[in-house]
Amino acid sequence: MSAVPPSPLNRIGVVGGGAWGTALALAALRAGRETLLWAREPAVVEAMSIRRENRDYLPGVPLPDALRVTGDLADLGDCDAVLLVSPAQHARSVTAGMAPLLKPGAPVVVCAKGIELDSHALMSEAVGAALPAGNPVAILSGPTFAAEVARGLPTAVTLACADHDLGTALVAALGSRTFRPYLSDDVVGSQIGGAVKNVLAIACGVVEGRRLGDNARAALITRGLAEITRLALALGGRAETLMGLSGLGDLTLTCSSLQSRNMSLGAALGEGKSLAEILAARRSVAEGVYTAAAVVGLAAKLGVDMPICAAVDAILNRGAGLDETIDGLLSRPFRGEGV
Ligand SMILES: NC(=O)C1=CN([C@@H]2O[C@H](COP(=O)(O)OP(=O)(O)OC[C@H]3O[C@@H](n4cnc5c(N)ncnc54)[C@H](O)[C@@H]3O)[C@@H](O)[C@H]2O)C=CC1
Ligand SMILES: O=C(CO)COP(=O)(O)O
Repeated sequence: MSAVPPSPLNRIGVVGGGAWGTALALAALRAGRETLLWAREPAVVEAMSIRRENRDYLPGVPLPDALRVTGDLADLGDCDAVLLVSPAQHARSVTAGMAPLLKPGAPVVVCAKGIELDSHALMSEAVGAALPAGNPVAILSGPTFAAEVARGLPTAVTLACADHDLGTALVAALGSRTFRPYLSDDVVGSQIGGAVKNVLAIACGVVEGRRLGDNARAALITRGLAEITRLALALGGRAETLMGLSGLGDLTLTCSSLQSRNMSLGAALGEGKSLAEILAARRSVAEGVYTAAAVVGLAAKLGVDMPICAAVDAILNRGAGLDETIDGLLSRPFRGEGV
C-alpha cells in the first residue's frame, strides 16, 4: 500500500450523517485523514458507533473502527477542515450551531446541493453568512452517488475555492486514487449545476414515468444545461464550469439513473403518484422538490428564462397537471439553439 501523503488539514470533520456525509467520511478516511462524523439523530449516532453501520441512510456499508462518530458539535473544535453535508434548507441553521465551536481559520466545504427557499441564497452565501469571517467557505460538487463513493468506486468532483492555496490543500487532503477532486476558483458557477440538476432530474423522471422516450430525456438534459448555464452566467459564474463535473457531469449522472432520488421521485410522479404520497414513503432528501421553487424565484428576480424548471415547480407546488404542463413545454415557440 502506498504511503499516505501528509496534510496540514489532517483532521476532517463531516457534519451530516445522511448517505452523502457518511460516504464522504469514508472517502476522507481512504485519503488517510483522521475523520470525525457528526450525525443529528441520536439513533443514527448509536447505530454508527456501536453496530458500525448507518442503517437509516447508507445500509450495507461497514464503517471502519477508525471512523469517529459523534452527536456533539463541540467535538469539531479540533478539526482542521469541516465538510458540511446537511440538506440545503438546513445548511444555514446547522452552520449557525457549529460556528462558535470551530477551530479559528478552519475552512468549511459545503457539499449540499440546493438554493435556499426563502432567501434564494446559494449555499456559499447562506453558510458564509452564518460563519465567523475567519472561516472560509469552499464547495464540493459533482457526479457522486453516495453508495458508489462509499464502496470506493472511482469518482471525480469539482472542488471550488476562491483561495488557490487553500483549494490546493483541500484537494490534497481529500483526494485519493478513487476520489479525485479537480480544483476550480468558480465558487458561484460550481454550485449552480448541482442545485439545478436536481430539478431537471425530476423532469427526466417524469419523462421516464410517462414513457416519453430517450429522445425526450436527451432533449431535457441538453435544454436543461442551457437553463443552468443562463442562470450561472447571470450570477457571475463561468460557462466553462458548467461543462465540467459540477455541471454537465452531475446533470448527466442524475438524469440517467433511477439511483437518483430526484429522478425516481419524478418517475413516481409520472406514473401517477402524488407528491405527498411519494414523500411520505421516504426518509431521504430529494433536494429538487425544494430547489424548484427557489430556482424559479431567483430566475424571475434575474430575468432568466428557465421553462423546464418552471414546469417542474408548477407540477410540484402549483397544482399543475402533468399532461397539460408537458403540452405547454412542447407548444413553446421554436427558437435558436444558443444559451
Ligand atoms: N446522497 C447522495 O448521493 C448525494 C447527496 N448530496 C447532497 O448532500 C446533501 C445531504 O444529502 P444526503 O446525505 O443524501 O441526505 P439523506 O437523504 O441520506 O439524509 C437526510 C439527512 O437530512 C438530515 N436532516 C433531516 N432533517 C434535518 C434538520 N431539520 N436539520 C438538519 N438536518 C436534517 C438528516 O439528519 C440526514 O442527515 C443534500 O444536499 C444532497 O443533495 C450530494 C451528492 C451526492
Ligand atoms: O447529487 C447526487 C449525484 O451527484 C445525488 O442525486 P440524488 O439526490 O438525486 O440521488
